[in-house]
Amino acid sequence: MNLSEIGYRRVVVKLGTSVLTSGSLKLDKAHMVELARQMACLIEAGVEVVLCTSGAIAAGKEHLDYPDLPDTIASKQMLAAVGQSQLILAWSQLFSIYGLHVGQLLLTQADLYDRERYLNARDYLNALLKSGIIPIINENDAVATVEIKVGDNDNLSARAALLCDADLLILLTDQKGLFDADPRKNSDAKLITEVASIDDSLRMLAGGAVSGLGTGGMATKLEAADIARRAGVEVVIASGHHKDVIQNVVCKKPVGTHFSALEHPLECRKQWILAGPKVQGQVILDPSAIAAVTKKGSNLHSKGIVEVKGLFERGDTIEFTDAKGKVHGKGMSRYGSIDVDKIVGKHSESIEAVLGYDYGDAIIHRNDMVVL
Ligand SMILES: Nc1ncnc2c1ncn2[C@@H]1O[C@H](COP(=O)(O)OP(=O)(O)O)[C@@H](O)[C@H]1O
Ligand SMILES: N[C@@H](CCC(=O)OP(=O)(O)O)C(=O)O
Repeated sequence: MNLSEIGYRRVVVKLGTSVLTSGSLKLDKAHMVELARQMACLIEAGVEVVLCTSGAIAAGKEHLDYPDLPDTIASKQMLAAVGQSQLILAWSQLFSIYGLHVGQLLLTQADLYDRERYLNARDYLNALLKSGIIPIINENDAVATVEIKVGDNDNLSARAALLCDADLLILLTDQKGLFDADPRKNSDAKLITEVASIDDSLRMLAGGAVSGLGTGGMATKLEAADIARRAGVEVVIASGHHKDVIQNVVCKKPVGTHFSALEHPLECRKQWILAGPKVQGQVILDPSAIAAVTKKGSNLHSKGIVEVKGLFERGDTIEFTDAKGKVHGKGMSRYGSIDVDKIVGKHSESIEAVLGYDYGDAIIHRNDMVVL
């Protein structure tokens, strides 16, 4: 590979279960060798690579000879605990062919949603890369319950891309990219090669996973692409079985669906607000407040709020929507929901009179806000 052709310095590669099993019920080791070779070539050419790998549950089923288990969280945790060690063993052996070492990072929501843990994860990810070790990331499925799960590795890989300040995220799957309809259901579906912005009409095209192997389908890949591109990371969704796919993507050859990054990416703290904390509640705004916040860069004030939903504390992340439920952004609330409920529609100047104290004029200050 010609190094001068590569326009990227740090790349996150996410491999879905569909790619790792080639649609079968077990890890396709022959194909994993091929993918390890492509990543090793990239590293040889001076690019830093972070691997986000699915496949633990599939590997667990294979290793235990497909046990007949109930479809419960406990079964998945057990399969993931067994399979993750098989998976990391396989990657470790495959990369050792090229003299490369790997380090395992198993993350849960808490590692990303708590600002301090987020910064810690960022530090050790960077430390591995600095030492020339390939970070291999998966969700810590063995300990993660529904409440503390990121849930899918598409979203996890986008967070990894933000954590390590990557400039490219490659999501490899069992389709050539994002189509204008699910190609499994519509044989006339056409590949979308370039996406300049992600809106509701595009989200409508992206369906869930139908194979029973993957989690989330194209919908979670679009969520991941949206988070990454807002943080200045380019994204490509492509087939993990396309010949030399990783090389082709990094050399900007036409392959899959390319999402360009925002020209003015969010600053670091706002990236964390976008990708980190779980949303705890919502405030519904009137049209003029929506316009002021999204178009004029105003703070979000109690005056423009018409309703509060959910129970949240001061400092929690909440979304703001219009009356139809469309989400226009999110941010950290300076007031808890019980307080906001009391000052809905009221002028900021009356906050102290109503509550007996105030934490400032804004419910969400624009410095703590991401407009979507
Ligand atoms: N618009 C679309 N374009 C491409 N694939 C789609 C679309 N909508 C839904 N899909 C489905 O998404 C699946 C890939 O997601 P998933 O099964 O989660 O794979 P992975 O294991 O790679 O994450 C495809 O097999 C396809 O059936
Ligand atoms: N963490 C799980 C995979 C979750 C997931 O998102 O799967 P996939 O849609 O195949 O990328 C595992 O290792 O089995």
